[in-house]
Amino acid sequence: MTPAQYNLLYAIYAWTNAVVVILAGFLIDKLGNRFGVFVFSLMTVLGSSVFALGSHFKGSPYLLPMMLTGRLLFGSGNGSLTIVQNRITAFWFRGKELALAFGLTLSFSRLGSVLNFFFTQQFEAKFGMQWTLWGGTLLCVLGFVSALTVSVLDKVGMKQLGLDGVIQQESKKVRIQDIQRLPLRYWLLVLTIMFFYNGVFPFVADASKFIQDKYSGYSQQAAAYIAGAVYDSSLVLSAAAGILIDYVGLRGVFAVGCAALTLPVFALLAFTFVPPLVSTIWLGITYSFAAASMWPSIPLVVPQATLGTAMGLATSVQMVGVGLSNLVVGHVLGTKSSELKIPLWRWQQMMIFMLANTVACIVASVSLNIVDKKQGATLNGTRKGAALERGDGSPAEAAPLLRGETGNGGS
Ligand SMILES: NCCCC[C@H](NC(=O)[C@@H](N)CCCCN)C(=O)O
Repeated sequence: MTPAQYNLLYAIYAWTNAVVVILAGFLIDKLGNRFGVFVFSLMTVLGSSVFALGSHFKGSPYLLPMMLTGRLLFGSGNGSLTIVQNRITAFWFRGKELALAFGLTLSFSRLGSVLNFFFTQQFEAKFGMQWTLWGGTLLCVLGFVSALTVSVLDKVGMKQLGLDGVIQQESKKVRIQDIQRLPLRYWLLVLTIMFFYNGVFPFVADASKFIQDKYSGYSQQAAAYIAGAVYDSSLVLSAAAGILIDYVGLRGVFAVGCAALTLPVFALLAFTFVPPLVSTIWLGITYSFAAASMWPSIPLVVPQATLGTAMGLATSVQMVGVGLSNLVVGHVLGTKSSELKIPLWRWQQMMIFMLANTVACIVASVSLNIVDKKQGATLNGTRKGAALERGDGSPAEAAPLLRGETGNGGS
């Protein structure tokens, strides 16, 4: 397989993710969590199976089409499954440990990446590529079984609360035009998220090469470890960040703070020779707090009935933003071959682009705080205030199931 074909396997995953999540979010709102959990986790199993099967056609013209089909199915299933996961989490933890629950899902997803980083290569060396890919399929089957278990628990819980019928009634009313009714605070959150991730993901993708090109004495492996510190920090910190945010609230303030504290990270990388580990750990800290404050804010400003659509749309905008940011970075770095050393002035321009995105994130998040203040400070409310507002704190009371029931008018 050529490098271009290999990269296509990644690109098709990202593109399908960006497109499919909007439709998936809407379908989940319309047809329910159980439909989403079953269909999308089954798609990950099918996708990974087709991908693994494709590896048996090495040297034949079927290899690439099969692997691309596998990635397409897997990408559609996996991205959409995250939306159901968020929707279920938001329902059961709204007004309680919402940021902790989101933080924990993030930590587990990072744990998966870290385990993959440490073990997959060794597994492949011992058992070969085909068994490794079928091993991946087995993990997807385990995911499918877990998803079905969650689905049953969700159903039983809903029945116990007597909410099954109410949710079905609300689902019937959901229309794609509801996107127009998503409040201003939602769109400002989406912009805040997009600009923040525009700096993080493209930086992490290129960080290892940047470290080798700019700083002396780092082997390829050492540089990869240092770049990985962003996600390692997030693995350790995301849950703790969630606990703190659930306790103090102030989600909007955290969003501004994380963006502002990310400025020095890119400034250090652009204009100084301070060891890069300082910057990657620092970025890991701001990233953990940003993710644990920004994503769980979405359920607080949109009704539960349209949460799938809202989450899908936010994820799509974020992915498109990151994709465009990747293109700009590629253009700025002007890479012809990954072997060549990229001149430092080009790396500096890339960091300035990251700084520009971070400044845009600050502007979006400050606007978010201003609008939030005018509309009842839902995002910046403290836990004590929220508890007083919602009474006993049951999911039934905490979830604004009806449209437009999102604080002060919801816009
Ligand atoms: N959906 C709410 C939590 C999102 C966490 C966030 N995930 C993403 O940004 C995904 N769209 C893409 C993940 C790709 C990971 N390399 C995150 O911080 O990971």
